[in-house]
Amino acid sequence: MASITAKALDTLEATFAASGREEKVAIIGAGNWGSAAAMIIGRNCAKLDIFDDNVTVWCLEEKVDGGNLTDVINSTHVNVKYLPDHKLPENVRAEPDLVKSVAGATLLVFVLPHQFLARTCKTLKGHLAENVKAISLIKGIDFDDSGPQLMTNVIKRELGIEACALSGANIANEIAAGKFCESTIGYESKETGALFFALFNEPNFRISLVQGVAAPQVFGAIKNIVALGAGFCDALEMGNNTKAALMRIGLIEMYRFATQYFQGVDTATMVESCGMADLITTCMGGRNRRVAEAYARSRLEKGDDHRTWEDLEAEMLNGQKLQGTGAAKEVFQILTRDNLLDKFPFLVTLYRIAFEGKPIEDVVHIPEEHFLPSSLTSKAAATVASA
Ligand SMILES: NC(=O)C1=CN([C@@H]2O[C@H](COP(=O)(O)OP(=O)(O)OC[C@H]3O[C@@H](n4cnc5c(N)ncnc54)[C@H](O)[C@@H]3O)[C@@H](O)[C@H]2O)C=CC1
Ligand SMILES: O=C(CO)COP(=O)(O)O
Repeated sequence: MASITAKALDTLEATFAASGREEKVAIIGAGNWGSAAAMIIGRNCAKLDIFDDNVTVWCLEEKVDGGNLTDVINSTHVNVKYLPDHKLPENVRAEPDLVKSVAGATLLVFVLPHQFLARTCKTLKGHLAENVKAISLIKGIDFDDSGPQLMTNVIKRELGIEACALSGANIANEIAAGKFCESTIGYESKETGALFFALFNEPNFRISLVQGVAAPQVFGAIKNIVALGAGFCDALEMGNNTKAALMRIGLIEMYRFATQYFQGVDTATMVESCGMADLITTCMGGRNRRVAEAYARSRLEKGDDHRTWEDLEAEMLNGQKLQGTGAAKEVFQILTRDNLLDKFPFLVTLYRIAFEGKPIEDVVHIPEEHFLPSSLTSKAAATVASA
């Protein structure tokens, strides 16, 4: 783990001031987190010489109360649909045209529900300035024939640009309210990591830097599945000890999944904000947990007439998106393909409860190997199997 000292940040600013160069920022996505992130970015761009003051945020156009959402944002500085109780800084402007939103931009901040990233990048292809760098704030992973794909790889594949990843215990509404929290930026090149550190770090939004982009992204995607289990646990009113046990077991499978499919994931990153802390906040206060509780309660009360995930997402989230259900399906598919279901019993159980009608109560049917000392690496699974 590393951080940038105030002195190093001053030096970075002085270098930019001397060169007369400024980075121009475009944010791709104006949902709940996109809007809260725009508050931080807007403030830092107005404050630091490294950045052009003006920030553009691409906002998929939609109607609110008969008007265009972008017009409402630009006249009131409030994203009334996705972050209604907070004002965006006045140097942040919403733009409905995706290609226009990146005109002249040198730093791109991708903050979309993960299922929309690849197609959004395809539209941007051929419209970027030279030497653009990106950061992904997205919590999700894609899957193709070669296996799980990091969001940063999707950006690299589609646009040919370097991308960092920011992930952490970051419930957007709490950040918008200015409550203290931490986040983690994973980087490949130190210089780019330093630039994004400057763009995001604030006294109440403290950034730590880690080398490598895989761990923050994989943890961020898989904890959304574990949060479904936290919701099932709450519907069963099982209490805090049970939920803590499910989080611990979920953390182990998050780490296993990350090391199974990606290089350079080390255990230390699990205790960064993007690991354990994000898992905790999502399992206590996130949307995945909340909707999963409602889904499980509906099944417990109504049996076969229960509400669907799609109904509950639309009814409870007003346009915001669940990321855990899609991730649960995608992870299950890849584990099936790779014959690895036995190695991830908890994630598989969560999928089967969510999509195959397995009883909600099975959320606490944990296999023996998860209580053995070496379960982090799943060597325990092998020991049990060969006994
Ligand atoms: N909201 C939160 O507290 C946090 C969210 N995240 C992650 O950030 C990412 C973005 O989340 P939010 O900003 O909360 O979004 P959100 O959940 O509020 O989703 C709504 C956004 O999706 C956009 N959208 C809908 N259909 C689209 C399409 N076809 N193409 C492109 N965009 C479309 C909407 O315009 C809106 O901006 C997700 O991966 C999420 O897991 C990460 C940390 C915190
Ligand atoms: O990622 C989050 C907090 O860090 C938000 O999680 P949810 O999408 O479940 O609200």
